[in-house]
Amino acid sequence: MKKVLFKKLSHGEDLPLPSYESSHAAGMDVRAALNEPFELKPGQRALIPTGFQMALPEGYEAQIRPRSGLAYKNGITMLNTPGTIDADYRGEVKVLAINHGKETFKVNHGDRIAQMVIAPVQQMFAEEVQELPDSDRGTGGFGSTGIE
Ligand SMILES: O=c1ccn([C@H]2C[C@H](O)[C@@H](COP(=O)(O)OP(=O)(O)OP(=O)(O)O)O2)c(=O)[nH]1
Ligand SMILES: [Mg+2]
Repeated sequence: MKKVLFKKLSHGEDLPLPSYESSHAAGMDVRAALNEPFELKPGQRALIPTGFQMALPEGYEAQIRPRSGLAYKNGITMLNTPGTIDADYRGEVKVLAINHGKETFKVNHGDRIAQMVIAPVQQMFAEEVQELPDSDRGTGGFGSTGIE
């Protein structure tokens, strides 16, 4: 198994590290690290601190994704989903949450506000050409194959 390094910050010192909540979970749940609770009003967005910095192995990214329960019950999602954590990022990981629900949503210290999926990425060289190779699909897109 690959290893990802976490460094806790003072406001997240008492929180557990992000963790998989079931044996084959795809995402590690990530908690809000707050000095005091705050409220996210309908339509409002906020950058929620997690209280940790991390170092991914080269060739990996971490995606900050919504939790479906919070999305379904409270309309809470990530505005930039999936948020991208680069392998060379050493700042505090933050969650860009938005409240699409009708009620104000309270976030408390330690709440599992998002999940983080670590995935391989491949950087590529960009080469400019005059003609692209043919394909079956060609230029058809945006519903060109129908819905049935
Ligand atoms: O949900 C997110 C998204 C990003 N980041 C951090 C880690 C990431 O490596 C960095 C930059 O993210 P991104 O490339 O998406 O933002 P940008 O607007 O392109 O900023 P930059 O110019 O710093 O790359 O911000 C987070 O903490 N949470
Ligand atoms: Mg960027």
